[in-house]
Amino acid sequence: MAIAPTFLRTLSSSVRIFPPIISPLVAPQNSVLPPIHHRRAFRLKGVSLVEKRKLGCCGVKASMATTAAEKGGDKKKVEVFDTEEDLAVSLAKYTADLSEKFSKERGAFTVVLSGGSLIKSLRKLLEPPYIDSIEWSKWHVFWVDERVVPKDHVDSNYKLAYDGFLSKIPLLPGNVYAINDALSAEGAADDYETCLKHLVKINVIDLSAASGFPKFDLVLLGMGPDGHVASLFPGHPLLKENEKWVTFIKDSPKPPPERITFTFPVVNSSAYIALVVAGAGKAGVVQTALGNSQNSDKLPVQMVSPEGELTWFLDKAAASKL
Ligand SMILES: O=C(O)[C@H](O)[C@@H](O)[C@H](O)[C@H](O)COP(=O)(O)O
Repeated sequence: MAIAPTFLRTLSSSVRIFPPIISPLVAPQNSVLPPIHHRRAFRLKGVSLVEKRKLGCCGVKASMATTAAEKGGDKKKVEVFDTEEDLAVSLAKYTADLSEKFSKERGAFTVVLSGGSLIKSLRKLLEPPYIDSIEWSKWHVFWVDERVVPKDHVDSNYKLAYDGFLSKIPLLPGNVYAINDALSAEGAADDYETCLKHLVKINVIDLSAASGFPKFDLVLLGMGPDGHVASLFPGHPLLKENEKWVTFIKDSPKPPPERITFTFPVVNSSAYIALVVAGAGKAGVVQTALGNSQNSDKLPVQMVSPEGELTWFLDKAAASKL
């Protein structure tokens, strides 16, 4: 993998924007999306099914339950797909629609990535029609969390996203905001927060009038089998951080131990959050998060409650205990 060793431009003495990632389009122009399998109606216990919606250009349908969250009156949608393939098709349409909306409204689309299997679930964006129709030049790409390792290290979330997604789309130079991996965890978190502050100042990132924290257009979150999101782990004091935008952890229970992460106030100031969860290994925690059981200590995933809209994208296996 070729990762340019130099930074493209320097915003301040400490803030660096990672190099341009411009590569040729890779998707064949005339390829067709694979056939979509049937899906069955699905009702979540304790959640009224109020809407069935046709999704996508490809005839994808999903059962979707919409419910008002218990507190705050915010909207939470849960979509369950027969297969992860169907989930990926729907996630691509959802992302493309938001890209169009924010590109028109704001002239920019700020997208926050996680690590893990999420990157693979974005693969349909690399195919027609999206590879051709999305205004990639409007995209600004961030990470909700990053492991403090070199960018070409196998553990790097940047490398994962670059290899599987970013290297295959024509983003503009300077619009991919990776951490400064030459710094300590603490230094990298400060550096990233300084970068976000600058981008808020120049109106690339929106600011939430309600919270005073940055308001990203779309945060794409994965979830660990323990219920962690970003690098916010169950029972960790960082769950309570309410001042910093970006912080660091040196004792992550999931290796590697040193990471930086957005804090909950930032995650929850977002306009849209997609929680993308697939596989039977996540069914227990999905049940805890979305079922009727009352757990006294909230899991991190249960603390996700955006200013805007939260949509769960589940495959049948992840939803099997609901
Ligand atoms: O840096 C990380 O460790 C990841 O960002 C992590 O938070 C990931 O998103 C979840 O663990 C879900 O990962 P999977 O989808 O691969 O289970």
